[in-house]
Amino acid sequence: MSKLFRAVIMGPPGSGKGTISERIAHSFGLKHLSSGDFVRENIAAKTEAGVLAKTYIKKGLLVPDHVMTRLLLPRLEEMTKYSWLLDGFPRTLAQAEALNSACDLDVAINLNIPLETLKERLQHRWIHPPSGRVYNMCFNPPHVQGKDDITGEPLIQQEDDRPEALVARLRHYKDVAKPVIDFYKAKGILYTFSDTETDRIWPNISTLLSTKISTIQSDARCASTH
Ligand SMILES: Nc1nc2c(ncn2[C@@H]2O[C@H](COP(=O)(O)OP(=O)(O)OP(=O)(O)O)[C@@H](O)[C@H]2O)c(=O)[nH]1
Ligand SMILES: Nc1ccn([C@@H]2O[C@H](COP(=O)(O)OP(=O)(O)O)[C@@H](O)[C@H]2O)c(=O)n1
Repeated sequence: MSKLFRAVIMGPPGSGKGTISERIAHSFGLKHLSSGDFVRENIAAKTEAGVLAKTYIKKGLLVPDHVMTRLLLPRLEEMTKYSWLLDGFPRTLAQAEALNSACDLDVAINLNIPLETLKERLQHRWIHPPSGRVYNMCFNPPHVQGKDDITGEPLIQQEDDRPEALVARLRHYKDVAKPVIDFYKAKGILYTFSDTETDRIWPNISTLLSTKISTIQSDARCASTH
């Protein structure tokens, strides 16, 4: 059985993690696991973790590590047979260490996008909560304004995308992201991409993953022939 490929994608709110994760999942057949969607599912289901998480999100804060880890790790247990890309987790060093104890990663993708670009993007972001589909009035608008392309259901703007919540989130993100970036740099699996446009970043990420995934598959083939 060929070795599975596991990656995480990191970046500040609005950096394009979800957008690029969808392209990676589609191009490379990886399962896209969105920690933000897991959080929203728990909030909608009013689980104990969801109710707790909601109090932090309303203030534009990160959910405590033990809540996020308790929410995420059982979901990863269900994915042991799949190659996957994890989006939005880890966001802190404690989360990175918890993930590291649960599984090995092949690549950590880090998106480095300027603050003004993030603000601009999130002001125009609309989402369809039931599916998690993401739109942007400037980048990928829905066919009908305010309506999801697939279901026709209404689109919303997320509370924590409001400029006043965003400033708090961006400041907090910078403080907690650096140790995570250093953690993966020390493991030799960090790859950082800096630009203002996803369409310019995407070809570089695609080339990296093509190289990494084919290397893993050829190693697995070699191993299976010895
Ligand atoms: N103008 C523009 N918008 C983009 C680009 N890439 C993504 N977007 C939009 O910017 C917004 C943020 O992109 P997401 O993929 O949701 O970013 P994210 O990192 O997942 O955001 P969080 O879930 O908040 O962490 C969305 O509305 C995207 O449609 C781009 O290159 N240019
Ligand atoms: N590791 C994580 C992931 C999400 N979250 C929370 O869940 C919310 C939604 O996650 P998301 O990935 O869709 O949103 P962004 O913070 O990326 O914009 C975040 O704003 C955080 O409040 C968290 O606290 N810790």
